[in-house]
Amino acid sequence: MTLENLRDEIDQIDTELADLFVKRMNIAEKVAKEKKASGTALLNTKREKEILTRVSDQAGETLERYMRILYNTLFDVSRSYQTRFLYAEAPLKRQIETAMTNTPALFPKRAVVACQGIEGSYSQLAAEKIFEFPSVMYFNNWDSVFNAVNKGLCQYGVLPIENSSYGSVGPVYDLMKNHHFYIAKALKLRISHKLLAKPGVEIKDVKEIISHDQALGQCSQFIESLKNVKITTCSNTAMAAEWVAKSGRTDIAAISSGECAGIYGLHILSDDIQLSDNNYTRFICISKNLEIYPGANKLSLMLSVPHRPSSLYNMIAKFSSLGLNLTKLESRPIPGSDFEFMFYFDMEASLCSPEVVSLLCELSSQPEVFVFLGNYIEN
Ligand SMILES: O=C(O)C(=O)C[C@]1(C(=O)O)C=C[C@@H](O)C=C1
Repeated sequence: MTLENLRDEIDQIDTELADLFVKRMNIAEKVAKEKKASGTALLNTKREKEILTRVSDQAGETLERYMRILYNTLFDVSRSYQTRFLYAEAPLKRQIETAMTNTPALFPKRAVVACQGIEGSYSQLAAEKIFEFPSVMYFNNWDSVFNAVNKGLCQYGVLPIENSSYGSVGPVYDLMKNHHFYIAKALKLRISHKLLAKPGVEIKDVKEIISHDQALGQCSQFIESLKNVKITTCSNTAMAAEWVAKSGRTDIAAISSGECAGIYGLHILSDDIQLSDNNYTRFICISKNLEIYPGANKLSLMLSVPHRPSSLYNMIAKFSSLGLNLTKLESRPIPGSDFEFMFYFDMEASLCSPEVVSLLCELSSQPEVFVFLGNYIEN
């Protein structure tokens, strides 16, 4: 048989398969309508297992594995189509439409903004780039920033979520699942760390360095180059600078921003001490209500997937089918679970596309955790 003959055969089979697929989907539609009328759940794992066992037996030992992959995808496609007939309109659709209508055309210039730390913190610097005239309220920890926004004490909150050389800010991701919030804007800020000490102190005098975990990680090579230096962590780089200023000690230095040198009367012992010149931190600006400004082109989701083969792959395939570019996928363990994970997706997408809205509505109707975090502009 020539390649051409073989391809002819494949074409014939595909024609039959496509017809059968359309037939199967039409029946799935009728099943969905029945289920809607009788109030039955969409997912029926018992039935799916029965089908999987039958068709994989039919496929035989060599092809069993491939048949399972095909059928798991088929169930996913089937359930995804069925959701159209089960739910008249997902509440998320209305929420998105309302937010798009009610959000003003321009992002506010002034606002009361919650930041972790004290004056000179990187979150404050980010808030000053996001808003022209922010009134910053400082909080001891990130949890309080989420709470301040949720309780309406502050209109917005600014939080770091990832650094280009040291990776995600894990604790912020973990807090996301405990709070109700939306992302209204995001910012990529270049971070240049300095080693700050009291005037008169020289680098050879420094026996202890204090800073935040993330900043210490971003400056690990510089720290290693100083021999016999004790490392102390604290909850914020600006707090570290203040601590050094108030300590009265001449053998301690803080890793912090250049702004903190001016604010706390310290001098710069060493500049640009981070691992790379291209050191950027991404900050999110959170709000209590969903705000979608014109031009929003980044979308964030938090979701869990069923603990079975291919489920993450199937989720990614849904985004890929719409041609959406994933810019970040973060996974964090769900405490108390048997190695189950919460997934955080960032992608380039706009809610002006009806296909994107429809996919989000479909995902929001499924039994797993699904949280739409926002559609926003990242500067
Ligand atoms: O049989 C059903 O209950 C269906 O809804 C059909 C179907 C399928 O595509 O085969 C789809 C979803 C269910 O989880 C199980 C099976």
